[in-house]
Amino acid sequence: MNISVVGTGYVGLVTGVCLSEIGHRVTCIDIDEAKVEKMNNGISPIYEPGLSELMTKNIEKDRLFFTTDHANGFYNADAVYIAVGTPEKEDGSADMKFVKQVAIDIAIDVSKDTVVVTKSTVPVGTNDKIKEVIQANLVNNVRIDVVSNPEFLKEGSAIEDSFNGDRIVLGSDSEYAANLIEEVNKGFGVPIYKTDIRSAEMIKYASNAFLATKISFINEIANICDRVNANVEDVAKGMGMDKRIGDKFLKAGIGYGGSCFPKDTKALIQIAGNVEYDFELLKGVVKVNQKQQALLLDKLNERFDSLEGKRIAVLGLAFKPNTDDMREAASIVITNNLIEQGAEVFGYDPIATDNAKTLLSDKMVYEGSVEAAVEGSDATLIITEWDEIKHVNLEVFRSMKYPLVIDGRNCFSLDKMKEVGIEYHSVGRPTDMKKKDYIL
Ligand SMILES: NC(=O)C1=CN([C@@H]2O[C@H](COP(=O)(O)OP(=O)(O)OC[C@H]3O[C@@H](n4cnc5c(N)ncnc54)[C@H](O)[C@@H]3O)[C@@H](O)[C@H]2O)C=CC1
Ligand SMILES: O=C(O)[C@H]1O[C@H](OP(=O)(O)OP(=O)(O)OC[C@H]2O[C@@H](n3ccc(=O)[nH]c3=O)[C@H](O)[C@@H]2O)[C@H](O)[C@@H](O)[C@@H]1O
Repeated sequence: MNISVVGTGYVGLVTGVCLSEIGHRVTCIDIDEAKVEKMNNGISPIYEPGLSELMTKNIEKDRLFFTTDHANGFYNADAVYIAVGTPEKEDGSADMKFVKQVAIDIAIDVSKDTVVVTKSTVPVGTNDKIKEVIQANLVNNVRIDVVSNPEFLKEGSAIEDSFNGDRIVLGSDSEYAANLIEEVNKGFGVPIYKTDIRSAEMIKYASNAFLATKISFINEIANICDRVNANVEDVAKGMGMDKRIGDKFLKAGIGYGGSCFPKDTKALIQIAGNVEYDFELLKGVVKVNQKQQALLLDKLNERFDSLEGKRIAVLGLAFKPNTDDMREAASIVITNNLIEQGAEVFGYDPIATDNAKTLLSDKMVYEGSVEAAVEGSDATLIITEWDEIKHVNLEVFRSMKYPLVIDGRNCFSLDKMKEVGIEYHSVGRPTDMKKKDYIL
């Protein structure tokens, strides 16, 4: 089929590339000229494992195209996918300005009957509004149907998730449209769940909110484990063996970041608030997460009287491994605070440094390796569990002024750190090391 995808961010580009991989002829549209130029030259504007290869392959097969021109991009499209951003507004609600603009673009430039498919995460009721805006501005006499098709991919494994997802959700009030988009998706071989539009929109928010709740829950348990000498990893494993609980998303750490959990939890609180419902549980989840992002700072401040002039190494800046995405990364809160306290901060990330430079303080110093960041520092903080960081030779910490590692992602075994003689603090895993055990 002929498909247009509007927006080529993490979701739009991955969607476009994967739809072309299963045989569709896909045109991706973006208003960002620099991005489109890059993609036309076969270069992915984002870091996502496997994406570049699949992109090049389908460009060469003549079934993947990029343009800034909406009319050209929509030409002959059986379906137009909306995959633009829905960022957080100041009050926490989702900003629909990009989605609304795309609805107007569609109304003006679509020239044949089209099914509009919303991939962007949008508040309940938005797809009905999208249809209204398109109908109200429609230039040509064509039929428009809408399908809510929320996206569940994770950054860092987006391609893998697209081909091996647990479900594809399609919400529509048009049987014809739902069937057409079901047909479009058949090639993924992923179970398809069809429902009404509003339930599909809610499935997306409810899923993200539930996953965020699991994370805040295990982080609260970790904080208690710290105080009662239990090990949260063993606790999570024991809990996860119960199939009703499941073993995923029970990794304690310094909270969730990224472009979605923080904004989608707040948006759902707003969605509930708009119908006079106080979503108390989710408010707690958000509050716990804010507290958790500051955990390493609390541990560091307990350890030093003052951070003035201290050299602190920060390993990992992205919000999670295998992505260059820095949106809502814990590193933002942590490095800003360290710098405010007068510390000199030396950061290292294998991939996200360029994006970090646009978001973090000008006072940050960026190093090209773990070794360079750590050498001569008073403390090392671990923020992102990149494989390269998890598998670093522990001897590297001996090049610090004093080997103190505060790990927000539980990267190392307590026994190993003890064996090497490193003062090691992690999350929810108390250590029995005494001062004499450390290398001084
Ligand atoms: N990033 C993720 O992992 C996931 C994101 N989502 C949701 O998907 C949506 C998109 O998210 P991202 O891909 O992260 O966004 P993004 O911010 O990375 O990309 C959005 C793209 O849309 C383009 N754009 C904006 N207005 C446009 C217009 N009128 N015409 C053409 N292009 C336009 C922008 O230039 C940008 O390249 C959001 O609603 C998000 O909540 C859902 C699941 C996963
Ligand atoms: O709507 C979205 O944008 C996406 O949001 C998340 O995907 P993503 O944000 O890419 O990454 P996750 O792997 O879910 O991690 C999110 C955050 O939670 C943290 N996390 C995750 C899992 C865990 O057990 N513990 C934990 O602290 C990660 O470090 C990261 O900061 C969801 O997992 C996707 O299903 C969803 O499509």
